[in-house]
Amino acid sequence: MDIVTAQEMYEWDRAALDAAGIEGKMLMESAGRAVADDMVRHIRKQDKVIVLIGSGNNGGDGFVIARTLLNRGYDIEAWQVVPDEKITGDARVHKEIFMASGFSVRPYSSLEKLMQSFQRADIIIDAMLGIGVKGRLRNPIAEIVEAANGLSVFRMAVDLPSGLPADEGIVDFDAFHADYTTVIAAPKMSAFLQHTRPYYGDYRIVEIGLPTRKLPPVNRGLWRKEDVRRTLPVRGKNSHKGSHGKGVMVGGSLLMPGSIAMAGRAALRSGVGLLTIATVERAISSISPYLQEATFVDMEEKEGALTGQATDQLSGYDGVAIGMGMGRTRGAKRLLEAIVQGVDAPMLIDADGLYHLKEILDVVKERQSPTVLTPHPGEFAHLTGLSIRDVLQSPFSCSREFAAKYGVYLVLKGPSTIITSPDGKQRVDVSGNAGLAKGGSGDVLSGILFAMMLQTDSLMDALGNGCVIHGCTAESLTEEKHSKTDLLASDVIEGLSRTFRTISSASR
Ligand SMILES: NC(=O)C1=CN([C@@H]2O[C@H](COP(=O)(O)OP(=O)(O)OC[C@H]3O[C@@H](n4cnc5c(N)ncnc54)[C@H](OP(=O)(O)O)[C@@H]3O)[C@@H](O)[C@H]2O)[C@@H](O)CC1
Ligand SMILES: [K+]
Repeated sequence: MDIVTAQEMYEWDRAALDAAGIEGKMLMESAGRAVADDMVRHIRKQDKVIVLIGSGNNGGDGFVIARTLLNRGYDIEAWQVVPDEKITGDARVHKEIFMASGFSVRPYSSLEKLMQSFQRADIIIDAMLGIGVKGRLRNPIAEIVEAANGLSVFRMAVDLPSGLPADEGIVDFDAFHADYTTVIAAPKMSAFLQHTRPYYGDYRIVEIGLPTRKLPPVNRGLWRKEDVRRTLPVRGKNSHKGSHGKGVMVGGSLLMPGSIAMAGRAALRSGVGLLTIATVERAISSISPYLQEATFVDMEEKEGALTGQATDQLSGYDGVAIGMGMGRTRGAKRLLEAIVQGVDAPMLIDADGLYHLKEILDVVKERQSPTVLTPHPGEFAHLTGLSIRDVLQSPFSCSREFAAKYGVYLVLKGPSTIITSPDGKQRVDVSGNAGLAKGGSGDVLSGILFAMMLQTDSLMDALGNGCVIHGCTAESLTEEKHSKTDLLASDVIEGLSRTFRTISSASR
């Protein structure tokens, strides 16, 4: 499922006409009907519904939706919130069909008049503005949105809430605050940003008859359970432990043994063939009870933390994961640098590893094997020198620029996790819930991702699958036996069994 910018959506619109001969008014009919079909799931026959119609094509959709619902016997009042001369093109065609069908539209004259209708309404459908919004809302839409947001009605939006930008990077806006949005054809970028996501409420995407094979490709998409089912590697009948990857995890320290223990256990539960933990000798006895299946390498230590420059003990592995619980000492940084430079294998860097990485990004850039970085926004801000605010406002472009500049795969974690390849492909995972907003979740995710990297040919598939498996495990645990409050990262590790058993027959 592609995720689009406003511009990409307009290009699709054009391709529908140029490549397949689908005219705008046909597309509008089909979009409006698809939205109406979706919205009726939330509308009862006794509900009083107001449809607010604006000047552009979003308003045109509004005329189709209002007509469709009126034809089906719903109690609809259609309000045109702009002067009649503003209704042009395809929207004009659909206004005429609406009128010729025997329906009438109420012209907006003052907020007081509209408020009288609002007071009697159960549901407001916002078809005032879609992806064509420019700048802050102007009146009368601004005052209508403010009034609607203050009412205790069910607010539904067509395509996206009026006033909300479709793209990232825009913070200066007011918008309709929807409880539910029916998104047309493809989710817009703003459905995945912390500052704009809440305006959508719940949302669903409807198909409107665009010619999918003729649309210009978009390098950005949602990665979901069905994608995991499609791409999770089959465990061959004749496979042996060497077929599922031989990985080494470097990290842990005397006072922080838990992170690497959790990451290691998550990797084992995610099917890695052979796992070695490289850590300080004095931490091994506390880590090993959780990782009976792993082997251990004791590394040079200084005051309980990893140090030195030894990389020879780490050769011969199919992959390296480094950083969890390794601490922020100078010694740990030296070791990280030596490994990033000297170990030629796919490498995942997380947690304290990311902290140290800022000063050696040029070394990362020179690596021949793939490098995966898994920061949360705070760690990413530290790495890039941007503010967390900048990162959250424009995570797609910040990720893409960074991944291209340093040749890395980036997993920018959050409620919408954005995975970016060095060549700019992006996948978004929205699975999981607030139960994961706790210490240890990142370690568990790293363990799963690492195991997936070692078992999957395509690194992008591995990273997408790892994120979805992690998030879906938290979802099923909070549905069945935990609350979001008590869920622990270690519960997620044990919950992986069920996820692997149910997500795909390939992994059983
Ligand atoms: N494949 C597709 O693309 C399909 C798209 N479809 C639908 O079309 C929608 C996009 O339609 P669109 O391009 O006409 O833009 P839209 O959001 O209706 O707004 C334009 C109007 O808004 C006005 N306006 C702008 N800023 C404003 C502000 N700050 N405050 C107040 N007013 C403001 C501006 O007025 P003006 O500046 O000209 O006075 C202009 O008239 C899309 O979201 C989807 O619903 C489907 O029908 C079928 C397939
Ligand atoms: K809208």
